[in-house]
Amino acid sequence: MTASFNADPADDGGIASPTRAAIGDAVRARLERNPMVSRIETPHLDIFGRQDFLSQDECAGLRSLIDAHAQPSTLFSGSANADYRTSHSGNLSPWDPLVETITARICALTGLPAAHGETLQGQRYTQGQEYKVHCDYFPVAADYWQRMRGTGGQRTWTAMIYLSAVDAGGETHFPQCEFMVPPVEGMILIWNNMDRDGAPNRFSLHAARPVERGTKYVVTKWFRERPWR
Ligand SMILES: O=C(O)CCC(=O)C(=O)O
Ligand SMILES: [Fe+2]
Repeated sequence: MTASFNADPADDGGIASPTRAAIGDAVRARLERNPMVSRIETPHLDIFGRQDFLSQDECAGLRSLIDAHAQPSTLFSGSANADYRTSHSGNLSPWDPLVETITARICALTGLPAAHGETLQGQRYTQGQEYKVHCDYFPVAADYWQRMRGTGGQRTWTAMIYLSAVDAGGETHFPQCEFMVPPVEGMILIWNNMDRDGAPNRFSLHAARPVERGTKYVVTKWFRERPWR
């Protein structure tokens, strides 16, 4: 007798998953083979960086797109974000030729399928602006999880590119891992929000520290475990 599979409303995004573990292994192996990519040595998080991923011209082009589209940032929960995510942000058109090129390059670097990637999001932080500690994966207890589950499931890897240097502040801080990354124009940072078993990794908790002097621009691409729709 064959049992029919019914989607479990109690969800699968909050526990270990062979599928998510395999995504983690494949991307990690690919990045470790790339001589241009460096691993940040920290025991509980898979995180990598690559300098000069974008040229100065490409960074300038994306900064202009962000300036043209950015609105006060929202949070996924839809909750008030008056002091939590004070930056401006906006999704960049996937049909813009520069966005297309850069998206393809992120997919080639990570090996992640373009279909799993959410729209590239631009973000700008002026002096004093920040994005307080958060995880990029979805908390399965949140009311929006069932919706996210139906549109591609859990967020696995995050790819973020710094589009400007910042005179002071603006580091990406991973407090559970006790390190932070200062913005370097053109550098991409890539981390797995899941642990080696494919469960949400609390060590991926991070924040964008307040910009003290200068303006910080980034683009972020979040990848889902299944095609995003
Ligand atoms: O701006 C940063 O350094 C971090 C941005 C971030 O956490 C995100 O876009 O999810
Ligand atoms: Fe984040």
